[in-house]
Amino acid sequence: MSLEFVEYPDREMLNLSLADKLAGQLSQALRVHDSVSLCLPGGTTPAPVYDMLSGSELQWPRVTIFLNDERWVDGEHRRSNGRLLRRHLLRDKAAAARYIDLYTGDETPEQAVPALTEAISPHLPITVLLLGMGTDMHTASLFPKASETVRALASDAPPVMAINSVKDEPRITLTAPALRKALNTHLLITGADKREALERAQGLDPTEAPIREFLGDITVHWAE
Ligand SMILES: O=C1O[C@H](COP(=O)(O)O)[C@@H](O)[C@H](O)[C@H]1O
Repeated sequence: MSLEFVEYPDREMLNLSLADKLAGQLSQALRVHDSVSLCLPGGTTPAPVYDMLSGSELQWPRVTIFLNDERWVDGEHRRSNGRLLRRHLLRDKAAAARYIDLYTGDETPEQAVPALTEAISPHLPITVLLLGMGTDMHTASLFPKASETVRALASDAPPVMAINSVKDEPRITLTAPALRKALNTHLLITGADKREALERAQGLDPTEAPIREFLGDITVHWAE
């Protein structure tokens, strides 16, 4: 188990190499499996990676894509992580992928948990996982010191949980056991502030710095 830190000369190089790496690992897995899964972050950072990945030559109908987490807002809302995926990844060649939308339209994320658990469980362990991270060291919707984070980090946590203790809106998230068992794990971060946050996280407990939970076997991709 080791953390590999890859520093790129600029964001363009990072985005190109990371898209290439993700496509390569999916392609390799497709040689030995009928279907594979790709679990991705929302937020603001990954859009250019998704733009590049969407044009990759892959057997996309055999790839099932779902998010790490979703904010409980309509799919056209500017804060919707699904909107980001639809605009930047689920088009061009990748439009042929299977997509499990974490936003079901139910009134609350709790109501969606049973159906999403059933939809996602057959695609575990995740073949290729990309995580993001906020400067507060949250990843997916696992936030520092949030009441639900302790439960979501537990080894017996269900794969999908509703999160209500963060500001802005309720969320739904994959939990630590589902994310931790991924076969290939990457973290995408940019900027000096996130690099410093990652360094800080390495000395903290996962309840204070949830990204810490995933820093065992992971490749971190960083550019200024
Ligand atoms: O809220 C979220 O934030 C993180 C990090 O996003 P970024 O805007 O700093 O790139 C993201 O990974 C997560 O999926 C999202 O829901």
